[in-house]
Amino acid sequence: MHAKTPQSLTIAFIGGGNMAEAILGGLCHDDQYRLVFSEPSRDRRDYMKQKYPTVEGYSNSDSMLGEEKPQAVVLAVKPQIMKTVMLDLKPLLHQMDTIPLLISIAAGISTSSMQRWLDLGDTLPLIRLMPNTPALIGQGAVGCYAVPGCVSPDQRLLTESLLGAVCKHISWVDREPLIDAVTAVSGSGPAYYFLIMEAMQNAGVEAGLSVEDAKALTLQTCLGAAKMAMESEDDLAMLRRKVTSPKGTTEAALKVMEAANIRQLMHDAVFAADERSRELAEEFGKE
Ligand SMILES: NC(=O)C1=CN([C@@H]2O[C@H](COP(=O)(O)OP(=O)(O)OC[C@H]3O[C@@H](n4cnc5c(N)ncnc54)[C@H](OP(=O)(O)O)[C@@H]3O)[C@@H](O)[C@H]2O)C=CC1
Ligand SMILES: O=C(O)[C@@H]1CCC=N1
Repeated sequence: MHAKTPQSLTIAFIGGGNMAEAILGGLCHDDQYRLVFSEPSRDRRDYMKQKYPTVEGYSNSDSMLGEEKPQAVVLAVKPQIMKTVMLDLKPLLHQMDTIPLLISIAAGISTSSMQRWLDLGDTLPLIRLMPNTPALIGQGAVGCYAVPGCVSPDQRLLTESLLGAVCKHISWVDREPLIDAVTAVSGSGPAYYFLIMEAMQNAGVEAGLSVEDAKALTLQTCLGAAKMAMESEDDLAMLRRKVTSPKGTTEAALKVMEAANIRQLMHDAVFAADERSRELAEEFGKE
């Protein structure tokens, strides 16, 4: 059982999958939070309870209506089942004296769909977040959107405090469609870099390096470049120019990338993710 402090805040997670684990894992050592989650898979519940002994696993109704009512509920299920989960939660929320802050991390699903499914009026305190998997190691980046006029300053602070445990960067956006752009850049973004690093590692091996060396050189280069870009006063274009000696090796490589129109490729990839996020809203947010 969790060693509750007098000022404990109860945070309920609906869904105990990858992203819920990332956030729970970052928060579980902070005893200002009592953390509960609901999750249909017994194996997953057992895994979570074993790995995070202070976290309590319940059914949806026990998470919401237990003795300690949650101050915030993190909705961490797939977009495909968000409507079903909302309709499950609706009667529970309607029984509560105070509606907790609802925080959805589902890609695509709009706040208006959630408001419609829950039927609790248009003052529902609702935040959409788009984190990313580096949150699992405390290195996440996250975009947040709060429904205007419905989320108190304290609820924003609570959200930032929860995210601060797992994310290094938090951006608030003031228009909901921008969450689709956040999804396309940083939500899906880790996968773009994993693909690039995989290709770079393979090319290094083809050029004669051992797998271990190619991997270590690739990963440290990616990490070093990102850290340098964060710490430097130079912008990205200047940092690139500083690596690129006239008629040198970098110039030869960059010419190949520009000839393959890598800028257009990245543009198209990000816009495909942005569009897919909006399609998810259409596919799973209707009715
Ligand atoms: N993965 C990523 O990089 C990111 C994901 N997201 C968003 O986060 C959300 C969760 O993604 P992710 O963690 O990867 O997905 P997971 O599938 O790992 O987690 C979702 C969990 O919810 C459980 N679940 C299913 N139905 C219910 C229910 N009725 N009540 C409670 N729990 C339920 C699932 O159980 P079971 O498997 O048994 O069905 C599963 O364990 C998605 O909406 C996604 O768009 C956001 C940012 C990044
Ligand atoms: O691929 C997806 O749909 C989710 C949202 C962002 C990252 N993973």
